[in-house]
Amino acid sequence: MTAQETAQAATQGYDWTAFSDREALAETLADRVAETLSAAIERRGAGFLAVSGGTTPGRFFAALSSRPIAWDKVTVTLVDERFVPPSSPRSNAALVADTLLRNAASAARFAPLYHAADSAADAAIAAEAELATLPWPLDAAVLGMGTDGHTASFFPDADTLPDLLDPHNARIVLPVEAASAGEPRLTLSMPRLTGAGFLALHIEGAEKRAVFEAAMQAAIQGDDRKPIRAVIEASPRPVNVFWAP
Ligand SMILES: O=C1O[C@H](COP(=O)(O)O)[C@@H](O)[C@H](O)[C@H]1O
Repeated sequence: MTAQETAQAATQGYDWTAFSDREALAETLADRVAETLSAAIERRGAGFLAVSGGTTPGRFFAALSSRPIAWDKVTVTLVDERFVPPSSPRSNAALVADTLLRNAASAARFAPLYHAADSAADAAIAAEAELATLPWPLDAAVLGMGTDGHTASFFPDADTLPDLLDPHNARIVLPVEAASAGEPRLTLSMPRLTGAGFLALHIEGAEKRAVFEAAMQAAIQGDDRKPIRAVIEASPRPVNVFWAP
């Protein structure tokens, strides 16, 4: 039995679960996502998953990759992507290919956000056309968070932050220009993420716990909110926060 604490914080729109260690978190999150995808396949013949990149999800991806579900009926896409080709060490698609789409999960279909184009805006239009054909809504989406409170590629200093945080944005994929992002980005839109049947936030370490708690407790409204708080508040159901020290 994993030593974990679960705090119901429905008033703040999230369920907090703290794990004793990162391996226990990875195994439990992999079980939840696998169960969610299997139920979707049973219900509608398909499973649809969006995952984040960065440095946090590696253990989770490794655990999920071996879960014995009907991966040939699953489509995997990205919550967000750096505007770089898969050959780049910055590519979230490369991380997913190397750590998630192997073992049993190698049978899944992958739908990238990155497309070779003159700009992230042009790439977003290309991605929009491909992703429009996928079996929306997402059955599961797993968010990460930076220490600046960004999630997906909703960066606090993004040029178009109001559009990125718009819970009614009609787009599927949006380009992002933000000085702090390192490079132009591509991100799923707010309603596509909050429309997921199972929406999780996977964060690790004391610093990110403090950033999350401060974001949720801050006495501010509107676009001064940290983006992670905007997502929590836009979600029609409590976001499942998975944290380990
Ligand atoms: O740039 C990104 O940052 C976030 C957080 O990454 P982490 O390395 O702190 O886990 C990530 O969720 C997102 O997918 C990525 O593009």
